Amino acid sequence: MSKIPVTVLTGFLGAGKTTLVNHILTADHGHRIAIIENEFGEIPIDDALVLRSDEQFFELSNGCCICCTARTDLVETLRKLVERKEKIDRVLIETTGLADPNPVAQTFYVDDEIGEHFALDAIVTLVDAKHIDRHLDEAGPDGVGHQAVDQIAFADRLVLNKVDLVDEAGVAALRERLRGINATAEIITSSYSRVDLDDILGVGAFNRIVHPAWLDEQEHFHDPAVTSVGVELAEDFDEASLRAWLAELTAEHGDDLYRLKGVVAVRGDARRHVLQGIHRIFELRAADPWGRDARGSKVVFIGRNLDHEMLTEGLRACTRPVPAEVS
Ligand SMILES: Nc1nc2c(ncn2[C@@H]2O[C@H](COP(=O)(O)OP(=O)(O)OP(=O)(O)O)[C@@H](O)[C@H]2O)c(=O)[nH]1
Repeated sequence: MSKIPVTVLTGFLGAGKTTLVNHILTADHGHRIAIIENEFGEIPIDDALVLRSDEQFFELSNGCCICCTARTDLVETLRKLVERKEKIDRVLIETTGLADPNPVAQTFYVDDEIGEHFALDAIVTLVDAKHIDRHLDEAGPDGVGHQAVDQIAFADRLVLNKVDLVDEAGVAALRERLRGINATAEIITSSYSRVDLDDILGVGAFNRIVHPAWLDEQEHFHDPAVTSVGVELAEDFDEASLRAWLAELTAEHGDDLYRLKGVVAVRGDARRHVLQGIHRIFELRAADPWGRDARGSKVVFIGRNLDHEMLTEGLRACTRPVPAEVS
């Protein structure tokens, strides 16, 4: 059974999330999308959104199947979606007021029943082209913990919205600035969040590396708050060694490690392995065979206070087997 892809939508206040949801609700896109507004109870949702109904689920004429809120329990809402007879192509979770996608991402990894039916597809962050400079400047020189910086950093895809309010040179400068915070996410632009839905749904970020040129982008990094470290290795990994190191790394540095992505070669296995992580969750999964492509591993870490040498050397050590316990 193929899993239903889930997109997590984030973005700073006023970036255009509601506008995007309304675009999905009204556009003639042919997808059956369930939209979930997820809220972890800290900040009340502004319910200007059309979705007021006694019924939790209802269907619109363009095929959208709406599930308006999952304020208390995302898992419960997803279960109800599974129970419904109508087929759903995609799920979009709008994480209003949420700086950290970890709790949402976790749902798809730690709950077996949910993981059986749904698979995280991508984290999409909307950016307000008119105001983002100000938000980023407000973050101060270290920007640590600042929501606007964080949301850009952990995105798989960035939608630079409101480009109607900025001139061409401004858009180019913003692209550069976004690149400085997130080297791997593809950046698309929009006005009134009118994006081609194929650009934000079905991105497949959790199945593969989205931005193949990520290594070339490394030198663009200049934001002191969030950096990225890219490591390329020709030698195969020892799987047990890699898993053990990643478990330790994510346990110890999970708060600072926003994203971890990679395609890696595992010794004795003809398949490419995909590595994905968000904070303390990581996943290493076999994918398609290398075939004629040269084997080789590329891993990128995105986060705060990243220790380039520790990460590079740590990864390199995982090409050797875990040392046997000396008893
Ligand atoms: N000029 C312009 N205005 C936009 C664009 N996109 C959205 N807006 C306006 O910006 C305001 C905020 O948009 P919303 O979609 O409510 O933003 P949001 O991210 O849902 O905001 P919060 O719910 O506060 O987080 C609204 O008045 C929109 O009409 C755009 O591309 N250009």
